[in-house]
Amino acid sequence: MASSCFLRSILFSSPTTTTNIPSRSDPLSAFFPNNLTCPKPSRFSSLSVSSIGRVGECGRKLSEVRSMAMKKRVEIYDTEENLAIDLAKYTADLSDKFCKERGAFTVVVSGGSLIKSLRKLVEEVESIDWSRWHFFWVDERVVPKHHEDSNYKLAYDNFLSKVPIPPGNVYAINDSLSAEAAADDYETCLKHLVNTNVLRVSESTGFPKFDLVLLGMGPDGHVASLFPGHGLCDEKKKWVASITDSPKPPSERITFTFPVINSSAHVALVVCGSGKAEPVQMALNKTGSVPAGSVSAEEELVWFLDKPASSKL
Ligand SMILES: O=C(O)[C@H](O)[C@@H](O)[C@H](O)[C@H](O)COP(=O)(O)O
Repeated sequence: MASSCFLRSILFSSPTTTTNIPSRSDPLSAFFPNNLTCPKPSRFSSLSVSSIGRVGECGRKLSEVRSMAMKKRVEIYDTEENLAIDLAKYTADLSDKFCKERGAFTVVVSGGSLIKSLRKLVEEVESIDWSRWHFFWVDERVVPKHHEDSNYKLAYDNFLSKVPIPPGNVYAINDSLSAEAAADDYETCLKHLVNTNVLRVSESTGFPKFDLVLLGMGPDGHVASLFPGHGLCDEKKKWVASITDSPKPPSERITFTFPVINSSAHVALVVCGSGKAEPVQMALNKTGSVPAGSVSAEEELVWFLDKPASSKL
């Protein structure tokens, strides 16, 4: 797929093992993989993983400052269409890299408009090894899977139903549980996947290390279900937490915590629209404190912005 033009790119510093996932008796069992074959995760240093310049090859770099640890880039696109094209290329490139290196690709998505921006990935149906994908949600509303508010339904209708990811590699929440029990259950699920080498663990934090987390951001600067001023933003121990007072409806949700999000290898924050220009500015220029400003990654954080969302930078 040809790479699209984007307006500007800003760089900041900043042996095969056959594994069996334990079978489960609850309704989640349909979403648990059976008889997975996953190569042992490989190690690589942050410096050896560079995708700088891969996205939007015809773009112009305004500045480049690299840190020894995480790389941080901001990509700004003239249109959401061009953003979606490069987001697909970015994801497809990482899928290729991780499938070759470790025989699996662990991908996490949020709800919201991000899912629509994944539409171009569906066009990569021939070139991606979907059988090695493992698909997770960074947050989920505690509603039945067929409910209009369900992030599972949103992703299923617009993405999962169009690509051949094995159903056993799609990790939806157990929608028959309370928020608290569903969060514990999802955390247990992640621990099984760590024990069976599907999921890596960060050597520096001990939290799970997803290959790619794709996040949207709300107009108040929230990411996942981590809202401004909410105590959950400071959670340091749990992998998955519940929230029953979400300011964005529905109020009951589960969410990955910051230590999990920030232990990921790659994080992409995908933000469009002028209504988000202010929190984008607060997060990137550090002119204020919003949860999105606390997002990092072990290897690379990329902000994908359209022009209106970047208008206050
Ligand atoms: O389930 C959710 O509510 C989300 O996962 C949430 O974090 C979302 O990604 C942002 O609110 C952005 O949503 P929009 O892009 O639709 O504004």
